[in-house]
Amino acid sequence: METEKRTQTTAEQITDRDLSEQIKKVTKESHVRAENTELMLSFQRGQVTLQQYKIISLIYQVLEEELDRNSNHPGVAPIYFPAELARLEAIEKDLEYFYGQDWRERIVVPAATKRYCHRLRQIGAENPEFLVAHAYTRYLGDLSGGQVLGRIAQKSMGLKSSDGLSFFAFPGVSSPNLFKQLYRSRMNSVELTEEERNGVLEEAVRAFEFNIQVFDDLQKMLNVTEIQNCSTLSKPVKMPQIPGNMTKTTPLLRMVLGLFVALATVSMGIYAF
Ligand code: HEM
Repeated sequence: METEKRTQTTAEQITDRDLSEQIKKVTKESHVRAENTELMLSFQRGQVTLQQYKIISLIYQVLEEELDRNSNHPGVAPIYFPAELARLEAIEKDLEYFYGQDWRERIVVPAATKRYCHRLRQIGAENPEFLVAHAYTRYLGDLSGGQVLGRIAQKSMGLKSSDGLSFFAFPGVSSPNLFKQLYRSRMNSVELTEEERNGVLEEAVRAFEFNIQVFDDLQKMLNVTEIQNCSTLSKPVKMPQIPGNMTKTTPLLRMVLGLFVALATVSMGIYAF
């Protein structure tokens, strides 16, 4: 692709002053913490529910709506790649494949997810130049290792086609590495005042923090579900009420989601080095 070719030169010119380097540096510690959340570790063991996948879809819905709404903003336009990166349709396609068209009907939104979505709406309205921090956090993470994991998922689940694996596929990106270079060079081309730049860096740390909180919230739900399902408990345990549908999970989806998390984990590992 023409745009990807251009990145080869720009990638070599990256300096310490570049936003892409600064953002990676300030979020390095958060990345390691996110990677080591219980949920991320559980994901790798395949303990992920439909509810969790739906929550991920909510986050992408809000992020992508705000990017679309601000696509002409000078802080957003250079990093606006809906054809290459948008995930919402892909996630919805997977959910529909595994659960049918009525998957939307049963959804509980935990507090941390609401806070994350609220923040995305807020900066979309007040500081669209901060959206780059959130887009970076999700999309560059997704692009790190996703295709490999998609292939592993397909093999492990014996899927004959790519049905159910849309989340892992970026059909508009022929080379994730080159695309990441392009994305970084676009991030570096955004003109920011010193104050705005600091704001973006703070927002990136916040973006990781929101993700960690969402994972922790989900993990708490998962723990409650596990305890409620445990037939060996000798006496009732007082637990927050959760809807029955939250316990619904299928081995297939657990596998997909486990791999989704594994992807994140593997990238984190590489990232840490
Ligand atoms: C199981 C957990 C995870 C693993 C194994 C993992 C693994 C990786 C790997 C291998 C990379 C590539 C590093 C490089 O190219 O230098 C990466 C990059 C990245 N990951 Fe993760 N990751 C995990 C979770 C996450 C999470 C939860 C987020 C965000 C909330 C995230 C955000 C990112 C971002 C933004 C990058 C791009 C860094 C950059 O090049 O600036 N990762 N990750």
